[in-house]
Amino acid sequence: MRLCDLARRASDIKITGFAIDHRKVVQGNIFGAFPGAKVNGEDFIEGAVAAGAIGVIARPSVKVDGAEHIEAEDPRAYFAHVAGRFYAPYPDTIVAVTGTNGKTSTVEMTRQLWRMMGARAASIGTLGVTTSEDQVKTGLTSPDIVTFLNNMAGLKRMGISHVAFEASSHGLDQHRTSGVPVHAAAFTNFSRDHLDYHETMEAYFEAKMKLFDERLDPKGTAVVWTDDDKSDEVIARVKARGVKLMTVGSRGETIRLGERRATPLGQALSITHDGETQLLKLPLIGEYQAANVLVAAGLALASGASWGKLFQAMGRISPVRGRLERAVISARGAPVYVDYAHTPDALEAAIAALRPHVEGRLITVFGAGGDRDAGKRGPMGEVAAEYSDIAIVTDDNPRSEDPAKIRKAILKAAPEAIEIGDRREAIREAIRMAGAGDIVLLAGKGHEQGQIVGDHVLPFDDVEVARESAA
Ligand SMILES: CC(=O)N[C@H]1[C@@H](OP(=O)(O)OP(=O)(O)OC[C@H]2O[C@@H](n3ccc(=O)[nH]c3=O)[C@H](O)[C@@H]2O)O[C@H](CO)[C@@H](O)[C@@H]1O[C@H](C)C(=O)N[C@@H](C)C(=O)N[C@H](CCC(=O)O)C(=O)O
Ligand SMILES: Nc1ncnc2c1ncn2[C@@H]1O[C@H](COP(=O)(O)OP(=O)(O)OP(=O)(O)O)[C@@H](O)[C@H]1O
Ligand SMILES: N[C@H](CCC[C@H](N)C(=O)O)C(=O)O
Ligand SMILES: [Mg+2]
Repeated sequence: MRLCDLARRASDIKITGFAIDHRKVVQGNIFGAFPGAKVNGEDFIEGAVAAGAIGVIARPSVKVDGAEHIEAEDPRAYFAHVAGRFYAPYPDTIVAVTGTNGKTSTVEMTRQLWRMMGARAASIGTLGVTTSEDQVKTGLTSPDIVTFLNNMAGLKRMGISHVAFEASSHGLDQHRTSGVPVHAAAFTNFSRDHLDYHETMEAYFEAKMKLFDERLDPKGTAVVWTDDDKSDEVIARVKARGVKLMTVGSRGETIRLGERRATPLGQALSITHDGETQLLKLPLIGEYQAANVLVAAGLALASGASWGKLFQAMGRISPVRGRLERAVISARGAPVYVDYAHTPDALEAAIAALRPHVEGRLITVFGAGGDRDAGKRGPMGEVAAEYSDIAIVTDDNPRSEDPAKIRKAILKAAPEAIEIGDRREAIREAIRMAGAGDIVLLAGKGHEQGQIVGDHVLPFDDVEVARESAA
């Protein structure tokens, strides 16, 4: 790609790459200057040009000296569009998942289903970039646009044909996952989270809907879970745009979920596809995991899978790291589960998943993240107090905030809960309290490997701590 291809200028200087951080610019790059949440990228244009940027994608009002000013009203969108062309080609089949909860699980399950059906598949999301051979962590659910496009192009070069990626609301809003064709897009559910960023539930929902309204290929397919309060609204929008629709759930027309029965090691689902009803035995517990498997199956169908093979594959799905993962059974016989529930709705879903398996008491250990939506703290406390027998409030990534203040906000809504700030101590105490017939749920950190305190990440793994405490 030459500068003239991009900016309708005479210059045929070759573009060497794209950067959105001036510290990463090398000679011949195009720099994207975006006003951000912390700083204004437009302030770094001079630095980017000094480092060798030959073009700058920026708002028309901005001053650019020493490089082509490629004007754009929405510089993030335009940057993604042209960088998307530069880094192509990409894997042949790309699908995306959005929703408040269940994105990571669904992309990972989609990857597994494709792999079991013989495709070379990958997933991109909170767990990083996952293939059959490897997992590379990226730090964020949706890293920046340049990393995203590089990852997609790299997967293509590795021979990967199918990729499922997680479309977070931040990522959609900031075009961090734009620039690649999206052949199918799924909606899992919608509930409170991230209002620190989006401010209102309406704005949060609109950010998610960008996936269906703008990002999904006009010839693509939307896969919508039917059992959420927002499902009908999503379906109406998809129909209004005129893209192909597949619905999945108890009201699903593509995959209908009938009766669901918990079994000792998982669950049995009655599911109907194309007029035929079959019993699917899933090796995973919890209603929410069934929902995610079925949405993943919808994505697999939307990308051309045959039902027979897909049905076989669903029965062999493996657990997703940190999602209702059984870490250990304590010396006194209580199973300890680790789950990534960090919203009120997720906490309710995780507790509901375990409830049928509890004979005695359900002991929930949880906290809420610092520098994240403070309004979810009370509702998380309420849910934990109402549905658990014992709730222990502890720390979960306080970041720059005072952890005692976060706990206080939760405890205000859960006055009966026990407060133990130190997460290791809290886990030990929960396991010490639990006897045979009880279940311990450690919620909020899932797969995470650290506790973020201030600017430091202290090594911490709920599964590991559970194992050392259970001995
Ligand atoms: C609030 C938010 O979403 N911030 C993200 C966003 O940053 P931003 O664009 O606002 O960046 P900024 O720091 O204000 O800087 C503005 C611009 O100046 C540039 N810059 C900055 C400094 C400099 O010296 N030179 C320079 O050029 C930056 O590269 C940027 O383009 O875009 C960056 C990548 O493009 C992200 O790293 C960053 O994530 C921060 C670290 C973060 O904590 N994000 C969380 C809230 C997040 O995004 N989470 C979601 C959702 C999780 C989920 O529900 O699954 C996720 O997708 O991970
Ligand atoms: N379909 C679902 N319905 C309700 N809750 C769910 C669902 N799927 C997952 N959860 C809950 O949300 C937690 C996180 O799941 P997962 O990591 O798949 O979601 P996510 O949308 O990727 O989350 P994040 O916003 O952190 O990226 C799970 O551990 C579980 O407690
Ligand atoms: N993607 C979510 C993860 C939250 C995980 C929880 N452990 C926390 O730190 O709040 C976020 O960035 O809000
Ligand atoms: Mg995720």
